[in-house]
Amino acid sequence: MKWNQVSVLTSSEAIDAISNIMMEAGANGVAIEDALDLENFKSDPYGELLDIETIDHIREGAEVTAYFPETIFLPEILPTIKHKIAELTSFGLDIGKNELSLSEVVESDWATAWKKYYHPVMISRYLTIVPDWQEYTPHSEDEHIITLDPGMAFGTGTHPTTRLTLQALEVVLRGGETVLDVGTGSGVLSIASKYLGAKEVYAYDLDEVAVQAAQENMALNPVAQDVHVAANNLLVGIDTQADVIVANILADIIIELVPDAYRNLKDTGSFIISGIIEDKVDIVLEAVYAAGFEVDQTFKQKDWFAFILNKKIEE
Ligand SMILES: C[S@@+](CC[C@H](N)C(=O)[O-])C[C@H]1O[C@@H](n2cnc3c(N)ncnc32)[C@H](O)[C@@H]1O
Repeated sequence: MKWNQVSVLTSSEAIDAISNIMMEAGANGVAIEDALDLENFKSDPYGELLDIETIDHIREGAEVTAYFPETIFLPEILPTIKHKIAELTSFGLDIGKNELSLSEVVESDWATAWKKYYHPVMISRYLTIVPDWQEYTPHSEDEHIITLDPGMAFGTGTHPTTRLTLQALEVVLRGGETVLDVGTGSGVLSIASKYLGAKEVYAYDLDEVAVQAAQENMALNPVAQDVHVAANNLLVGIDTQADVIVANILADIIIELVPDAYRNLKDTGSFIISGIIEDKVDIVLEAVYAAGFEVDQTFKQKDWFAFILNKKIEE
């Protein structure tokens, strides 16, 4: 699997803010090199192990490197990232050189580096996502704990698109439904669906790494043991009558999915779509109206939109 690496040369004081911006934009993790730490390291007896050449460019300040799965379309999110970093100066933060560079990397040892930035996320009164390696005590009996180790798959729960989708699932699920989770990533939406009362859940992803991560996460959550996880391209070749179809994928891929979602959805069912950046709302809505859907509810967080759609049934 390939990853897109986005690095920003900045100042030490902007590290946390820039890391947050990257995680909110969908990074699976960030790695940080801070000249202040390196100074300490160089005076460390083991400092000789460090290849000083490689850190020459961060002799001053710091470098935040974020890793995005190749399924995230960077041209769509980079303008927002740049804008948000530039905005930090208005909060009085020194953003240093603010030089941004891109490259492609292959899966490597960064895989676990991001874990220290991943903490429990309270999605709502009913759903909290807790990293597998953290202790957490629920605040009430209503609070369901989704235990996750997303590994290299998308779906830590921290991304606005995942949050919006979870909120939409809370609205439509009443208990006893059949759910199709298209582009399951870490499996977070399937696990939440089971907690919210779904009877049968089918989770699909094109990416084998995600399929494996989702299977492992089902095993971490007893409620989701019977979720059927499989590799599949969207709903191609699937023939199920579902009460709920949920897809948190890029806008252009959602448009491809729409006809098969219509075919697999009961007349009374709900189709939840998320992952839609503001600029793409119009083309997605055009495609869903053309297929025979209407919008029931709209959800928005920052620049991201999600919709609950119903079939438009003529009286
Ligand atoms: C934005 S992530 C969403 C993950 C998770 N469902 C969530 O809400 O956090 C989108 C997922 O869709 C998967 N995906 C992309 N194209 C796909 C396709 N054609 N068929 C199935 N899955 C696909 C990606 O591998 C990725 O895991």
